[in-house]
Order: sequence, then structure tokens, then C-alpha cells
Amino acid sequence: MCTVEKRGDLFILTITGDDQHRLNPTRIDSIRDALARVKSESESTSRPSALITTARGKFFSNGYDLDWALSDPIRAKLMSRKLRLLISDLISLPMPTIAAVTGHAAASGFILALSHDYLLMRRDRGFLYMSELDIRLKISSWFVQIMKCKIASPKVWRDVVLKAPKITAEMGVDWGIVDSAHGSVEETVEAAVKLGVELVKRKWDGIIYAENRMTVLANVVAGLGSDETVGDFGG
Ligand SMILES: CCCCCCCCCCCCC/C=C/C(=O)SCCNC(=O)CCNC(=O)[C@H](O)C(C)(C)COP(=O)(O)OP(=O)(O)OC[C@H]1O[C@@H](n2cnc3c(N)ncnc32)[C@H](O)[C@@H]1OP(=O)(O)O
Repeated sequence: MCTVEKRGDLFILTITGDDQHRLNPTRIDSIRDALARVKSESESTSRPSALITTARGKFFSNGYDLDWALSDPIRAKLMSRKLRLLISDLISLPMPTIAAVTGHAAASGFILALSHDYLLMRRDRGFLYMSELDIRLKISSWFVQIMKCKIASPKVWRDVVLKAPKITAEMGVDWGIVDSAHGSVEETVEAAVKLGVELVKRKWDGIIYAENRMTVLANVVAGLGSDETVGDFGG
């Protein structure tokens, strides 16, 4: 499901498996467990660190596991609640976070990538794709909150949700979604490591870093807990 490698002061969380890395409770729990290990280790050493999240294979994450969820509304609510807990873990993590997107990231998989402080992406393979319109699902209101906090342009919000484009890394850089595009999986991860090392050099206090991130993302934090998001079945 996922592994965590310590490389110097960096934690590299890799979503594993040759499937689509669909977000169901089992996979979400495994990522949350990995984040809990990262948090606890960083607190025990009290050394500044940074998290890089990447994935093996063709997919970063192809979004919710709808096959699992569609059989029962309770399952959909559970999946949504667990994803909101995972995003909350990321937003409150006491270190900088970098998504090294080396494959497709669709809908909640896109949101998982976007919920990192930085989003680096492979140029030749992989789409960021908010697919709800194409698959006849109502987008979650809290997804839009995250997009509005992370992407500057209302025209981009409109296009991402109401045109459901398959966004490449280069398009993502142009639209202000992706921080940088890279030639291969290796180059994307290498660039993420380089960025992580630079950020760790600043020796910020992790608690203060997390508090400031949550202040910047206050609207997202508020949306993660509200029952409204669960009620609208928007995840
Ligand atoms: C009773 C229950 C009540 C309701 C229950 C509700 C459920 C929950 C509540 C609702 C929540 C709302 C919010 C929803 C959240 C979700 O997560 S829902 C799930 C969303 N997931 C999806 O919809 C999946 C979307 N993914 C896809 O459509 C595809 O997997 C893909 C991402 C488009 C990839 O397609 P695929 O064909 O597999 O891709 P490839 O073969 O890799 O590539 C296709 C061609 O494109 C070329 N290519 C790939 N990357 C690039 C690139 N970067 N640049 C250029 N070209 C690229 C690739 O080479 C292929 O080209 P060809 O070889 O020529 O075909």
C-alpha cells in the first residue's frame, strides 16, 4: 500500500502497488499510518524534516474506489470522512510537504496531490484530472475549497471543474497548479529531494510551520470538519 524511506532529513512516502492506487479506507488508513510514523519520528529526533509523497507505476492515485463505495451510501460517507482525516493529517504535519506526481492523479487523487505544499510533476506521463463532470458525480465542496486556496485564478477553477481537462505537467505549470515539470520519474523525485533539502536547511520549527500552513488554509480546515460536506455526498 505504501512505504516510507528516510533519506537524510527527508521522509519519502511512496504509494505502492501496480493498481490504480484508488482511495478506499484500507489505502487511506495505510497512508495515514505512514504519516503518523513520519510525525512521530520527526518529533522524537526534533530535527527539521520534510515529506515527499510519490507513487510507483502509472498512477499517483486514480481517485476514490467507487466500485467499493457505490454499493452502500454508508461506505461512501466512510470513504469521504477518512479522506478528510488524511488531508487534515497532511495539512497539520509539522514539516514542509512535497508531492512528486509521477503518474495520473484524478479527482480525490488530484486533491491528495494538491494538499501538499508543493506539487512537482512528471512531464511525459500523467494527468491531473478533476473527472467528476465526466463520471456524473457532484464535486465535493471541500475539494473546491482546496483548489481555491491553492490555485490563484477563478478561470482555472472554472476550467478544472467545468471542462474536466486532462492536465499535463506543462499545462499545470502554465495554469499555476504545478510548481515544476520534470522529464522522468527519477528527475521528478530528484527535484523533490532537492527542494526538500533546501527547505530543511531553513531549520523552521515544525509546529509553527504547521500552524502557519493551517492559517493560510483556514477555509480548507473549516471545510474538512463540516458535516455539510458529508451531507452533500460530495465526499
Ligand atoms: C450509493 C452510493 C452513493 C454515491 C457514492 C459516491 C461516491 C463518493 C462521493 C462522491 C465524491 C465526489 C468527488 C469524487 C472523487 C473521486 O475520486 S471519484 C473517482 C474519480 N476517478 C476517475 O474518474 C478515474 C479517472 N481516470 C481516468 O479516466 C483514466 O485513468 C486517465 C487518468 C484518463 C488515464 O487514462 P489511461 O487511458 O489509463 O491513461 P494512459 O494510457 O496512461 O494515457 C492515455 C493516453 O494519454 C497519453 N498520455 C498520458 N500522460 C500524458 C502526458 N502527460 N502527456 C501527453 N500524453 C500523455 C498516453 O501516452 C496515452 O496515449 P496513447 O498511448 O496514444 O493512447
